[in-house]
Amino acid sequence: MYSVFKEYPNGVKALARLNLHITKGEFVFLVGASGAGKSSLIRLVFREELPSRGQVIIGGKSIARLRASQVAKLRRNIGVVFQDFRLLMDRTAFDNVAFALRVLQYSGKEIKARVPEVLAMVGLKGKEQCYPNQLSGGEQQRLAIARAVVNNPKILVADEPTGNLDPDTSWEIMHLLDEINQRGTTLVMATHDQSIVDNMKRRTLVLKKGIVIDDRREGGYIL
Ligand SMILES: Nc1ncnc2c1ncn2[C@@H]1O[C@H](COP(=O)(O)OP(=O)(O)OP(=O)(O)O)[C@@H](O)[C@H]1O
Repeated sequence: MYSVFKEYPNGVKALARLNLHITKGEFVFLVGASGAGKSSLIRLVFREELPSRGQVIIGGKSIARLRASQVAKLRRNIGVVFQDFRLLMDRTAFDNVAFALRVLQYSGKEIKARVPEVLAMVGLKGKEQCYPNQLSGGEQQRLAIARAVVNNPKILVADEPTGNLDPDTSWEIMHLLDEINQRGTTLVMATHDQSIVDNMKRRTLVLKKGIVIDDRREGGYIL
């Protein structure tokens, strides 16, 4: 990101002259007080929002002006996970993941093969026919992660993925995200969880009022 500003229509300035470079394969934490701009930054990465000024470059290309087909291609390469899971509550675990593949026009045969594989990878083997409300919070987040990575995205962005989970479950989710990163997916995660940041020892970007005030290669949560 080069000199990125984000101002919302109501006049709130969420990001100001933000410069940031994340290398392929990195695992990066975004930390900062509430309102510092973490979610805004994440929304720029998957192009839910566009910057007011400045450039967001992904895979060497500016994502400012894209045709609908190019936006679809970008989104195929970026998985997103949220604090509140955002699952389809009236569909089974299998169908939550299958839905994502149907949107990407995978064939029925490919879906039948790929969905059980990714559900097993996140530790949900045997839960294929469960509805989200039959799963624990940690399992629901595993399902949301399965849906986000089913297409092997190059980038996974996670906005407080452990925010609704207890400490033990949060760690299970972190091990899963770490494994996904080890397989080559670049991971960007916003979090308020100090113990996770301190223990994982990954690059940590500290945001304050919309700018990066610290970039700690060795990690560590100090605001
Ligand atoms: N859609 C929006 N419209 C207007 N203002 C917004 C919008 N989204 C965020 N903001 C404002 O932008 C600023 C940055 O918010 P953002 O959600 O990016 O921060 P954050 O660091 O993710 O906070 P939190 O830790 O509470 O999630 C805040 O002042 C917020 O109120």
